[in-house]
Amino acid sequence: MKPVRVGICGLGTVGGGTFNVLTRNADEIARRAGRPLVIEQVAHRSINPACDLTGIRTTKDVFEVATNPDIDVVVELIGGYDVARELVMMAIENGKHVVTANKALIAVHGNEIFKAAHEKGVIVAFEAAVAGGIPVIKSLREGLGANRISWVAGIINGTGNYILTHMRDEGRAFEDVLAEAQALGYAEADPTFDVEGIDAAHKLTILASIAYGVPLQFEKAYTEGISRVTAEDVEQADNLGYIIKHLGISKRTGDGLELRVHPTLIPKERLLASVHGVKNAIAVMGDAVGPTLYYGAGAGDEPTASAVVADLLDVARDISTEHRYRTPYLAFCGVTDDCDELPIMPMEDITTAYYLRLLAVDRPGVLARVATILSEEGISIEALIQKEATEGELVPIILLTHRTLEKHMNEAIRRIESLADIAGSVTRIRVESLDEQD
Ligand SMILES: NC(=O)C1=CN([C@@H]2O[C@H](COP(=O)(O)OP(=O)(O)OC[C@H]3O[C@@H](n4cnc5c(N)ncnc54)[C@H](O)[C@@H]3O)[C@@H](O)[C@H]2O)C=CC1
Ligand SMILES: N[C@@H](CC=O)C(=O)O
Ligand code: NA
Repeated sequence: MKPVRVGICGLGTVGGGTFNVLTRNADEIARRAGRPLVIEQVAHRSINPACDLTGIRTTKDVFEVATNPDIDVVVELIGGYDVARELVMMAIENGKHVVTANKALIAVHGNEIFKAAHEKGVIVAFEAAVAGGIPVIKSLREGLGANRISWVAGIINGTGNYILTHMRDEGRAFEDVLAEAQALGYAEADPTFDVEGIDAAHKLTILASIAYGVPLQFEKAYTEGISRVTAEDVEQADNLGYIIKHLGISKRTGDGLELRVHPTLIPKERLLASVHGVKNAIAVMGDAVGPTLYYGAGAGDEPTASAVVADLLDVARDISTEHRYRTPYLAFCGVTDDCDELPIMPMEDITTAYYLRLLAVDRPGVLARVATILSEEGISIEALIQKEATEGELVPIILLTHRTLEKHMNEAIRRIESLADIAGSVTRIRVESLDEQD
């Protein structure tokens, strides 16, 4: 069979890993694909010492790969929104299939990219874009194709989970662990994408589209990162039987879809609570299958390359199949025509439980005033910890509430913060039981 000719654009962490996995496992991959996958050209700006490019045609210009008539598949591993978008659109225009690990690109420009690819009859594959090496896109899109999905919740940023894990287990400083994650190649070019939840929101946007058949709507995702999680909150969560994880959550409700990314208290006994370091895990609830969980490395050179190369294998197998019989980009047929119009719910309309931490002046009646506000807003308290205060000090009060509407909690927090007995702002962390019945 004719070889599939691959052009790799970008030879950094993932590009280097992809080059090496494709080269090292070439025979095995060819047996699986039924034809060889040959690296025809590599576009790179700087040398990657881990890659031996002897005998490979190279260029500094990624657009040369997109127009090269000897290339069947363009692998976009340069990252970012603008040049990557231009590169992918040019590759599609030139009739090339595309494999990318770029979640920012898919979450923000995916609707346009898939439309163009559909019109040209080419494949755009992006397994590496969500949870690195975990084959979660394929599982959700194909493996769970029989199910009506009710929720998806996961740890989908390796850098963030790496930071939370090492801060908690080793008491290390945020900046120190972030620098280590960057050195290991886990972080985005702009690491604020990791720590402020933007990367996780890109990934959740993609998962929700596949799970529910809605268009990609990154701009409607609620995004909160881990930069304000304190050691005190980690300890208090532990006292209450919880662990703090940064989760992407999307639920189907009677009013639409929740699409939110934020630090979350989860019960210690849940499987997601045991996912540490750079590992990711995504729980998916389907009506037929029940709960399922997908676990593995969420970032890193060869773990991510594993997903890129798996996509290349799919391209090699599907290249001769007529376009309309291929697996659809986002699980549902067509490009926009078959999309569901389920609205993304505004954050104030979501329902969840809450962990609150407030600092109060140690005066009689303060707790009663806080409890009255919560009760007036229809919020009931599940647990309460009030620490001993030393003379003249502020006393921390920790509250766990039952589920309530976010807008009611917003109002309660506004009123609590205006009490003369309360110092500073109230810390609020959402709590999810991740119950199989939810
Ligand atoms: N690092 C990881 O663990 C994961 C990364 N990704 C995604 O994979 C993509 C690549 O990420 P990394 O490999 O980590 O980044 P990186 O920064 O290590 O590599 C990107 C490479 O592309 C090169 N590059 C950028 N613009 C270029 C241009 N115009 N022409 C030629 N070369 C150019 C850079 O010089 C660099 O060597 C990103 O979209 C990222 O979000 C996805 C999953 C995991
Ligand atoms: N920066 C990302 C890389 C993988 O998607 C992460 O840390 O998860
Ligand atoms: Na993946």
